[in-house]
Amino acid sequence: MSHARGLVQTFQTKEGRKKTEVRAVDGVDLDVAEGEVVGFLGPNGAGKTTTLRMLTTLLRPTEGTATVAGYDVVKDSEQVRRSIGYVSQAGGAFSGARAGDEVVDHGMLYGMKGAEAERRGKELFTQLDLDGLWTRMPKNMSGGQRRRLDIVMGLIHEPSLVFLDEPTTGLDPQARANLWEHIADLRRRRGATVFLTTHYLDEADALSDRIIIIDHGTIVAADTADNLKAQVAGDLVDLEVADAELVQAAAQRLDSIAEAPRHGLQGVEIEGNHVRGRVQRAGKAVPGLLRDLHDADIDLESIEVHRPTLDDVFLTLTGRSLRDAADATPAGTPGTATKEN
Ligand SMILES: Nc1ncnc2c1ncn2[C@@H]1O[C@H](COP(=O)(O)OP(=O)(O)OP(=O)(O)O)[C@@H](O)[C@H]1O
Repeated sequence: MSHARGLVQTFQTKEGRKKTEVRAVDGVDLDVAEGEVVGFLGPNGAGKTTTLRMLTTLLRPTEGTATVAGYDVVKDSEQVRRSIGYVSQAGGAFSGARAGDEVVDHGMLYGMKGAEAERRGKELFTQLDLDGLWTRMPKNMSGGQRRRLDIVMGLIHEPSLVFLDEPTTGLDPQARANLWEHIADLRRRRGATVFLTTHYLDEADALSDRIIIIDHGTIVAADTADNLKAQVAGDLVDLEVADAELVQAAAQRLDSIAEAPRHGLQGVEIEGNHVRGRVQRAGKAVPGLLRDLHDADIDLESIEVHRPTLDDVFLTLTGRSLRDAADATPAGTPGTATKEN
């Protein structure tokens, strides 16, 4: 339904008298199928918003092509705009009118009749838990309510494809969780295709059918969260060996089935009585390991298996932790950038 090939966006910036070129997006290919929820994940400054602005026709690509909802973003920009909903990072600027009037005006901008926009707006208010707020001024709403109002505005003309730029940034954890439900609902109830940017790992993981990871303007991975985790990082196996003298022997056994050390993977590590290493698909590898340890009379106090996180995926692909990379998170965003699920 939407495809991009070789998208590039460069900006000219001035530092003092020196002009430099920033390649904010550097050759992005992406495909979004109908009815999918795609999470576009990357650290601050990776190029997420710039890509989104090109896909939503707000920024003309420096190079490359994109079709969105079947229309070319440059040649058929008008049709693209009519087919999509876009909720920007900053949210809409509200005029000081009542929320319901803003929504109806917005629908009429898209060519809807007033009565139709009102009916649809009220339906969306109910779906997004905004009942009773139709006549409230947006400035008197909570952050979470205002963000949901942004989403009503983005959906008023019934787009089949919705772009959400960091929909939960700036919200408290409860409001975030609440908005996640509404986003999941968009697809469930309306069959909408959703493309959302985020730098929250848990958000991408919880919401997306497929995750596209961008770093320094290039796509570094695109797959389901499960496949990304399985292909790249492997599961972490943590053995606690009962007898300190057998720790080395246990480490050798784990090493024989562990992933080779490479970017982001350290090989087998020993810490006290603990031996840790990453293996592909622990569910398959661990029973054999346990038999092996048993045959060698190596007793364990405990064994733990941790599924990899999206942060492990990012670390393996880029050599950096997404959490560190996201530490430049602007002030006022919730401290959940570091939360894992
Ligand atoms: N108008 C502009 N002029 C110059 N540089 C820009 C402009 N817009 C974006 N950039 C630069 O392009 C790069 C990508 O920015 P972009 O906003 O797309 O990143 P992002 O992944 O959306 O980040 P965030 O998560 O912080 O929103 C950054 O280095 C940014 O400073």
